[in-house]
Amino acid sequence: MAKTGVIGAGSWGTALALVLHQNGHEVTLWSHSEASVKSLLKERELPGKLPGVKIPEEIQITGDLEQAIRGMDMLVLAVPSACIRSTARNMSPFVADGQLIVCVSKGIEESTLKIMTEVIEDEIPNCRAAVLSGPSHAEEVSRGLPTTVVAGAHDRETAEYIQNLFMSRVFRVYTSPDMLGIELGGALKNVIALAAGIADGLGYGDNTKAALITRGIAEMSRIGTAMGGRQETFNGLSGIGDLIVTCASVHSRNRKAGYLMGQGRSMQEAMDEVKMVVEGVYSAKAAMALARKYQIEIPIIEQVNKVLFENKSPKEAVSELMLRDKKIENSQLPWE
Ligand SMILES: NC(=O)C1=CN([C@@H]2O[C@H](COP(=O)(O)OP(=O)(O)OC[C@H]3O[C@@H](n4cnc5c(N)ncnc54)[C@H](OP(=O)(O)O)[C@@H]3O)[C@@H](O)[C@H]2O)C=CC1
Ligand SMILES: O=C(CO)COP(=O)(O)O
Repeated sequence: MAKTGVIGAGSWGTALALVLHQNGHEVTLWSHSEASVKSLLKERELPGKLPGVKIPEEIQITGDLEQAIRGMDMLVLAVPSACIRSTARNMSPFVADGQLIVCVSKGIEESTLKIMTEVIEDEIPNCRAAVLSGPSHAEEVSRGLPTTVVAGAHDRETAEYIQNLFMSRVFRVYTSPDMLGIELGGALKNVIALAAGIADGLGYGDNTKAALITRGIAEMSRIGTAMGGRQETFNGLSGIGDLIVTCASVHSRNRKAGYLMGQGRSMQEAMDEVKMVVEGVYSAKAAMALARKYQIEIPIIEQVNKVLFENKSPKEAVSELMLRDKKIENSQLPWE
């Protein structure tokens, strides 16, 4: 049995706390908000996010960061990506040399274009940062529905340690050395999910969705491999797997926000209505900056940015995508 601390008591942190608890580990769940600590202690439930899912009494709930960190064999960091740096900075004084921090947040820092584990390593240089990602909605994981994810770490022993702690009859964990590819897949798929939601909101069909997923993974792979991620990772759970779930699922926050925009809401109205973190809105700008840096064409992500930040009409954005210059499907398969 391991001692674990989960930093962030939103839907994903809570769902993973349940997985660890069900696997027999000791779990302390930390929330930044006094009000939510009180409510979690009283209700033992996350109202509005995971209704009907009981948080067992054995899971310790705290607002004391030190208590959630000191002496833990593994920390899971599950706050929104925009708060990763500040949260890591606050954690730093309590983190022991070599203490394991598994990041489960999906994003790219807009100001530095760093992935989340790099941000954590900036703020806590003495820690051992790793990642867990894949097609995994909290609503399903918390109800014990079969789910598969991938654990990425700098060394195999760490990845296998994470695999052992999380793996269960309903939660299957693979390992991988490609942390960069895993994290970029998780962050970039959210931007494509906004596009898929917009298409749904406009009343487009399955053909459009399939096109967005297929051309979307091409854009994600182009950015990811230019940065040093592996194509194999984009073909796997944290790439195409996560893209499929987020573009298709009723649970997806990003797809839902896109849907509302396709129906005519502004970005802010859509985010307010979803009520949970819509990471794609933050990753969209970072993806554009990366594309400029590596001189990569990402037409879908570019149009998403225009809809989000330049008030472009979603219909016009789709029409522009359809009327781009004629292309060969795959530049690695040219005519002789
Ligand atoms: N939900 C899911 O199915 C999955 C989510 N993820 C990723 O996990 C991360 C968290 O998402 P999720 O749990 O869904 O988000 P939620 O919106 O459900 O919860 C976010 C949590 O973070 C807290 N929070 C807000 N601001 C801060 C801050 N400044 N410092 C610390 N905590 C803060 C919120 O508290 P409060 O409510 O008080 O504001 C809330 O408890 C995201 O990066 C997401 O992409 C990954 C896989 C699956
Ligand atoms: O990353 C997630 C699921 O893997 C959560 O994001 P969405 O809710 O937008 O799908």
